[in-house]
Amino acid sequence: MSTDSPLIIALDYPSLDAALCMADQLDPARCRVKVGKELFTRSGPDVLEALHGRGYEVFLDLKFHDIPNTVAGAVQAAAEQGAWMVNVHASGGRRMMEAARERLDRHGLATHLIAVTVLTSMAAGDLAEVGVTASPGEQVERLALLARDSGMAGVVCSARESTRLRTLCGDDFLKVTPGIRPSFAAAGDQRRIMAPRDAMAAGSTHLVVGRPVTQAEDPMAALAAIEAELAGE
Ligand SMILES: O=c1ccn([C@@H]2O[C@H](COP(=O)(O)O)[C@@H](O)[C@H]2O)c(=O)[nH]1
Repeated sequence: MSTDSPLIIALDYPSLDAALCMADQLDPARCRVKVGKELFTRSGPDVLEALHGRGYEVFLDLKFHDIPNTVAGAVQAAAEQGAWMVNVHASGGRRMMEAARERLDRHGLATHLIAVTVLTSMAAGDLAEVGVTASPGEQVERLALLARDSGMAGVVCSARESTRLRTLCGDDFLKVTPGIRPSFAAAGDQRRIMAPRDAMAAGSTHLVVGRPVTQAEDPMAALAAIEAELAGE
């Protein structure tokens, strides 16, 4: 089932049962879901089959980062398992991204292929420690342009960078933004955060939301509050 909602709920759980328990409360007409490293490492491809069986479109967020041949093979595997969206790290470079793009095209696989720019958990100091002297905004711009030129359909970035990327790369270039924090949620380990409605106004095309919903005392009430905020209620 396809949905018009920009919401992608991150199913960051340590077991398939826990993830499916949440998926059974959510609704594929109201959101997409994201499977990340923890859940996929625990459950493997079974989780994709189970979520597809429930009607969900799935963002497989494994952030591939390796040599071009390896990443191309991993992206092909994700797409052949029916992932709606899959990602690589833009810092893997142009040849890596082009190899992934070429592999999907050669096999006629329509999965959205996007690239991570700068993790939303990183601030300027974190970048400096890994040798990046550019600000997060500057580094996101550099990697987004490289991603676009390497055939990516969009990027993962912070909503704080969405407006600038909309200007640079256009409306159709996907801006998938984690680090979404409604007023009732704690930032936790995230550093470049924004509220849901502000993120959409800034030009984000998709909002990734994990703990504000999944760790809420009442997850469905938290989801409803986010939807109400997006609707301007
Ligand atoms: O830059 C990035 C890239 C990916 N993520 C992922 O998004 C969710 C966010 O979860 P919250 O609980 O809402 O913080 C999580 O699965 C991350 O792995 C990200 O946060 N930032």
